[in-house]
Amino acid sequence: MAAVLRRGIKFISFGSSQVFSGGCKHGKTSTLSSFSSSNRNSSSSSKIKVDLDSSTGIAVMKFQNPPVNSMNLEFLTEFSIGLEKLELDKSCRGVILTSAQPKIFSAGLDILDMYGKTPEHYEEFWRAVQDMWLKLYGYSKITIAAINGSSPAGGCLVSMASDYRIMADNPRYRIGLNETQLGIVAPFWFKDTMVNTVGHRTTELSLQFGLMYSPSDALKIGLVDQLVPEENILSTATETMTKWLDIPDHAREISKSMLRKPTVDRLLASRDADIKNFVSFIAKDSIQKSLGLYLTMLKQRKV
Ligand SMILES: CC/C=C\C/C=C\C/C=C\C=C\CC(=O)SCCNC(=O)CCNC(=O)[C@H](O)C(C)(C)COP(=O)(O)OP(=O)(O)OC[C@H]1O[C@@H](n2cnc3c(N)ncnc32)[C@H](O)[C@@H]1OP(=O)(O)O
Repeated sequence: MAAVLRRGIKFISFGSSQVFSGGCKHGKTSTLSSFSSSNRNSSSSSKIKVDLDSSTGIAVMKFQNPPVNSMNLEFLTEFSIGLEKLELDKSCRGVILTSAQPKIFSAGLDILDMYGKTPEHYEEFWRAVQDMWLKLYGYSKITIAAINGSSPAGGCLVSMASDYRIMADNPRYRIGLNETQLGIVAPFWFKDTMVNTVGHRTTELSLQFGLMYSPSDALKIGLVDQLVPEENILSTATETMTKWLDIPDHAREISKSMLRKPTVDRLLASRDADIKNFVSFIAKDSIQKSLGLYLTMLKQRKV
């Protein structure tokens, strides 16, 4: 995160309507806002819109990086900083992640950030990917992914790193870690996240084939927790969040940390080696050729 902050991207402002914020029973936070008639604080960085309702403690982060919410360096940086800001904000207790783009939750990492660039760029990019995952997977507050469209690779990672996944029940949508289809390899912490979500055997098949699942198949293997009609996705996510908010924060948070910290620690212990691995892997001629071919196929709508 320090690296993210050092990059000097400007902070998102949530406005100044919150004048008192204090803890109450069960670790819940109450917020009084006497100067503002509204309890909503909105902010829109260029790629993510954040809407925090301090009367409920629920924030919605809406990805808005057209056309497909691909996660480039700027998006990843804004995402990490936005999460950090909400984590520090006592009036926020849970975050819903969703997309402003029709039909797409996120197309995953921006392939153009991994193609034809310098080793220095790859290094900076991969550190930003790590920062985002470390922040989200180890997040102290509740996160619910409202997956309102397709969610390949990095998009699936973001979904799996959330505490609960609700997907729009549209048979045209797909979710999964499809890296091998691009000729690349999901790093160990993508793999760990999937193993923790769907188990070892399903991950073996998923990763090797680069499987993309329909919503109903994703539900069957436990990759998502619930399917809902598309138009209900945000209201369902909000209702679900309300149930999670009934649990005392400190107890939920310690339980989450107990389950996830070993996985987070594995990457923390080897961040530099992981970056070095990524840079040497992605810069290989054969890998660049594979990515070039995949990009051409994408442009020709053959993927
Ligand atoms: C030993 C190991 C050591 C270290 C680890 C090494 C390597 C690990 C490396 C990386 C891990 C990467 C994880 C990733 O996230 S890779 C990204 C994978 N993503 C995909 O495969 C998604 C591809 N996209 C699609 O399938 C579709 O675009 C779609 C379903 C998301 C949307 O379909 P649509 O029909 O609605 O839209 P399109 O016309 O296809 O796309 C519009 C536009 O956007 C461009 N685009 C799509 N996805 C991406 C992307 N991920 N990055 C960059 N650009 C993307 C697409 O080309 C179109 O562009 P044009 O309009 O034609 O210019």
